[in-house]
Amino acid sequence: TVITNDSSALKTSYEYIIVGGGTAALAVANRLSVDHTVLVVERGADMMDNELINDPFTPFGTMTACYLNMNGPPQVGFNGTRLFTLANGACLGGSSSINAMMGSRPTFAGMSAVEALGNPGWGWNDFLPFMQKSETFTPPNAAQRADGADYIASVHGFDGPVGVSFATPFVAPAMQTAAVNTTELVYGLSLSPDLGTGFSGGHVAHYYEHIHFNETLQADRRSSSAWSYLYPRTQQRAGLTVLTQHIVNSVLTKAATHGNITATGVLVQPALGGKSLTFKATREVVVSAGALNSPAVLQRSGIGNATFLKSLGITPVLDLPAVGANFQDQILLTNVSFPLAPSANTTNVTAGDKVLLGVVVAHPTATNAFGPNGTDIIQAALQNASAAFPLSVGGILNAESFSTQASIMANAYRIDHPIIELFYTPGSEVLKVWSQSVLPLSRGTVRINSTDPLVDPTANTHYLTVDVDIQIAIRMARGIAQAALTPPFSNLITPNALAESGVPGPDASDEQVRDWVLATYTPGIHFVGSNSMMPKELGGAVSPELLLYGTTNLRVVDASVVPLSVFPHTTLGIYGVAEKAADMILKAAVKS
Ligand SMILES: Cc1cc2nc3c(=O)[nH]c(=O)nc-3n(C[C@H](O)[C@H](O)[C@H](O)COP(=O)(O)OP(=O)(O)OC[C@H]3O[C@@H](n4cnc5c(N)ncnc54)[C@H](O)[C@@H]3O)c2cc1C
Repeated sequence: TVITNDSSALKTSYEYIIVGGGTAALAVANRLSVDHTVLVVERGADMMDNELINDPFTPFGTMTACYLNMNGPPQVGFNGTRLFTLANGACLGGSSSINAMMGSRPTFAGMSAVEALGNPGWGWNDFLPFMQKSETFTPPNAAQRADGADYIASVHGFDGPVGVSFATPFVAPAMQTAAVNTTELVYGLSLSPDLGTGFSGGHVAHYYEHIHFNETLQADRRSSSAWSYLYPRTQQRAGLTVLTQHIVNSVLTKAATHGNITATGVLVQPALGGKSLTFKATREVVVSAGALNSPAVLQRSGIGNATFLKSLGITPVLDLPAVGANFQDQILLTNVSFPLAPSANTTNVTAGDKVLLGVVVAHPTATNAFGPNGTDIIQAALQNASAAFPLSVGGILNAESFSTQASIMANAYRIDHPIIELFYTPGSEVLKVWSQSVLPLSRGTVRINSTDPLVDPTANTHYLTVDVDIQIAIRMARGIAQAALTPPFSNLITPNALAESGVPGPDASDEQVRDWVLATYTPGIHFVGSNSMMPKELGGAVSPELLLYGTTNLRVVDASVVPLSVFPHTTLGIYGVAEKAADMILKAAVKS
């Protein structure tokens, strides 16, 4: 494999060109380059030896040159608006090089929902083998098992590139046991031996992470996409060239038959300055710049809402309004720390210097969260949700798309889809209990503001703009409060911890909890949907083969194609998407 930021010695033509060198991109590149020539163009740098990236105990918030914060537009808040920056990774490995490494998978109910939306071949049974193909799972060792970790071998992969394991040491084991026991009481859940089986059914589990054990260093290391699919000696490919620090301005296209277009290459701009250059693709172009940036690349290429493109002076080559619509993100309630009770100040309860997020995770269903009529309550809320706002801002292209998505989500909850996630993180002097929404119905847009590829697009999530999302967020906050008050976990924090944290207590009204939610929520950073895989009539941008509608050879393969936010955390699911995409691309190559 050639990895370089110098374009001068490169060929000008490749069979496949991949836009972006992130999570999905490097997985696709790895598989295609076994038998084909592939060029990956990544705007960020190669940060292979950066220990802030590679050390798994420095996740989430670790500032390196790979950590890119985009300014987001104002979002709904308490008595006004809130401003957020939207984080994403910008070096080889993309967001997998900076994420928190929490390794969750979608569920059977979630993938059934994706399939029901009009995507044959994307149900759980079809999808699981691709998640397994990407993975080398390391079973818990004897000490980790004694502390509660477990697994079910039949759902895992054992010879794929991505390392998935429980961290060593098994951080704060006594806190983990207390968290499991408390969560069982709060939500009526039971401990699942493995959170990746596809069945939620309401479970609490010890979290595994994207971590592998490095034999040479005798230490755990982050399994970023780059350290999984690109750098290891076993993954070297003579056909693969990776050009870093170069930004893809646009995909070059020409007219094809039946009004379609064909991608012929890419127009690239050196990030460090210099003349633009072009590369030719003889088979396909795969856009994999992530949910925040793939729509931007396409829009600069003249692919998107034609009226909007003309308003920026861009000549449309394909009128596809779904590019940049149906954009979604979950929300997080993370502004919560509970001071440690003095008696609990032991290394079995605290993290010491091992910072790791979310070591215990709970996925209650609607029934667990809202009581015996939970699924009916949520179904009614979803059915009554108004499409007016998402329609008016362009987040949804037609009312039928909104009602179809809402009713498919209701059905997923009726099976057993998790409605929220609650997770526990030990600090050195505090314990954190955070919560995350899973399947939001609010919809937003990603739109460029300029034809300059150095100007970030406006990614507007429109968080919490549909009422059902607020109702679920209120329940998230109440779950955090209950956890803080329920033994044995409550015994680990000070008696006044809940009051001091600012989280509304059990006596607070729904109005008060809502106000707190609006004042404190933050982005979930699991952006999906901005080039959704759905039928075109429902506002879809790509087909189940991930081909952009109206094109003969232009695919999108990254988080932007995921049409519903069914991955509680995105990465392991995205590897499954990438593996499935590579399989489809290679099959198409054999036919052609
Ligand atoms: C801070 C943070 C914490 C997270 N925590 C978790 C977690 O704990 N667990 C989990 O499962 N998920 C987590 N996620 C989410 C997960 O990492 C992402 O959803 C996933 O990695 C996205 O993969 P992707 O392939 O769609 O895009 P990315 O991995 O973001 O890749 C896109 C790549 O394209 C490049 N690019 C963009 N535009 C251009 C252009 N014009 N030209 C060339 N290159 C371009 C970018 O630099 C980037 O490298 C987190 C994300 C963040 C940001």
